Amino acid sequence: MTHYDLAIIGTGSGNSLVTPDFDDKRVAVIERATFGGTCLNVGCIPTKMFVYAAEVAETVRGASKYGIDARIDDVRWRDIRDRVFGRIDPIAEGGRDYRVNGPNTTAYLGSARFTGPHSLIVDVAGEEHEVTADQIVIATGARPVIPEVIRASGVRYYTNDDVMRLDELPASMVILGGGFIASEFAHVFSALGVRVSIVTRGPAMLRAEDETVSEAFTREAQRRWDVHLSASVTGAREEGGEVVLTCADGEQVRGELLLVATGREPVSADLNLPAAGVETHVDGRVKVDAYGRTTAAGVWSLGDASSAYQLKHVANHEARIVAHNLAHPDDLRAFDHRFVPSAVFTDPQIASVGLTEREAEEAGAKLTVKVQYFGDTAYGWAMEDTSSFLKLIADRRTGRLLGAHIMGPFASSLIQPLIQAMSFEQDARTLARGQYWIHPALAEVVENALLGLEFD
Ligand SMILES: Cc1cc2nc3c(=O)[nH]c(=O)nc-3n(C[C@H](O)[C@H](O)[C@H](O)COP(=O)(O)OP(=O)(O)OC[C@H]3O[C@@H](n4cnc5c(N)ncnc54)[C@H](O)[C@@H]3O)c2cc1C
Ligand SMILES: NC(=O)c1ccc[n+]([C@@H]2O[C@H](COP(=O)([O-])OP(=O)(O)OC[C@H]3O[C@@H](n4cnc5c(N)ncnc54)[C@H](O)[C@@H]3O)[C@@H](O)[C@H]2O)c1
Repeated sequence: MTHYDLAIIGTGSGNSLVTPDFDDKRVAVIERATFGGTCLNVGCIPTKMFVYAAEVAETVRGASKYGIDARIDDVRWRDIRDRVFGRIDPIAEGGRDYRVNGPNTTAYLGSARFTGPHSLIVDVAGEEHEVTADQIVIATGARPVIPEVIRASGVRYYTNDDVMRLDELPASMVILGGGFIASEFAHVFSALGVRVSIVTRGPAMLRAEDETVSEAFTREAQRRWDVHLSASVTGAREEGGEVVLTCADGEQVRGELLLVATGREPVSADLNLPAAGVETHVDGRVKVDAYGRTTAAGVWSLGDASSAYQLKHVANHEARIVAHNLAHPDDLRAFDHRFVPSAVFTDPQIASVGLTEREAEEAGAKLTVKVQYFGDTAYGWAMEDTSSFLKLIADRRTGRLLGAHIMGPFASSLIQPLIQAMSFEQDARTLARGQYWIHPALAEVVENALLGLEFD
């Protein structure tokens, strides 16, 4: 048995907990898969590198409307893939080596489970190591949910874990799900020439977004992809080199490859949490308080394992808070989840922060709402944009911004001044008139939306 001051399970955001506060302490870092976790290896970073290549392809395709004739001669999928993983894989390996050889860290490259509130068994290639620690952090992330109908059918399916490493692009692909992952991969693969079908059980794509965005994006998706909404898959089979999904209404949707993107569940069930007295919510998330403490003293959790937000910037924030709290038990800091933004890197890009219009109505606020089209600003003319917009929702009595929702190019960057305004409680009127907005930058979309709000 080896005792540590701190044991961390999971090397995604968990890896960043080893701050200088632990320089003179003994730390165990435990990882059963690729070092660095989801974001680095199979999530945010590789997907956005593929998205960038997809956008280059779409730019070429759309060039003629600006008087530039161009065409795509070839899509070198293996080169695109190898550019991505040629950059990422060495980072994961370097991170692992640093922890294996680090001065005060011991890396266990195996799977951990609790045997008590301060004790773990780590299975490293069949060899069991007993690890005890004063403090333990559960940073085990989330994994894809595979619907039973797919699992039971025995068909070959892909998830975000393996679809980016294909050797060849398929001619066609069926994506099950209509959320973040489905929307991003539909964009990537269709831009690179794959015929994409989407099968989702919801009546619209990206249903958690504000209705105006969800409806507009669903229309765009239907224009580009073969989209099946409100679909209930009752069977799956392989036939003639394709996967065929059967829906409850009898419809059959087929493609050379099936990608499952039906949500991600927290990784908690296989940790033997009851042995430690760590409780979970019904959806499997580890229960934590505002400081990241679980229901067991000395056991903490952060990121996708426990958070209501499966987003890397949230996991990073929670890791910073927990890192502080581990070292400063008498000066605890709380998570700040007031204004959590998100972006979907699909086409068109989507970004949002704060309440949807429906949520703001339900909260009882007296609203002012402005939908500002990119096409009504000078930069929007330059882009020949006809569909992109920013929807702002504010309290007409207080001037406070309640929500911002964007669908269009650069949405994920354009939204940042609005996140800032909400976080620092700036009045929408001050934000509009209390500073210069560069003319004729795309940010004039934000300025004009703010100027279009009406206050009492
Ligand atoms: C395809 C995709 C794209 C995404 N894109 C974005 C994006 O653009 N922006 C964004 O903000 N978010 C994005 N996300 C979400 C983001 O990746 C996650 O929110 C974030 O990575 C979660 O970090 P984490 O540290 O909580 O967990 P993870 O990074 O998943 O780390 C958990 C680690 O724990 C290890 N582990 C689990 N159980 C055990 C055990 N018992 N023993 C040892 N090790 C264990 C796992 O192997 C894993 O390495 C994306 C996710 C996916 C899947
Ligand atoms: N850009 C980003 O920040 C980014 C990108 C990718 C993933 N993520 C994170 O990862 C999480 C997981 O992504 P996701 O797309 O898997 O989940 P999601 O919750 O965004 O979407 C799941 C989709 O699957 C559908 N679905 C669920 N069960 C189904 C079934 N049995 N049959 C058909 N459709 C079904 C749902 O209706 C929904 O459309 C996201 O919620 C997000 O937090 C973030």
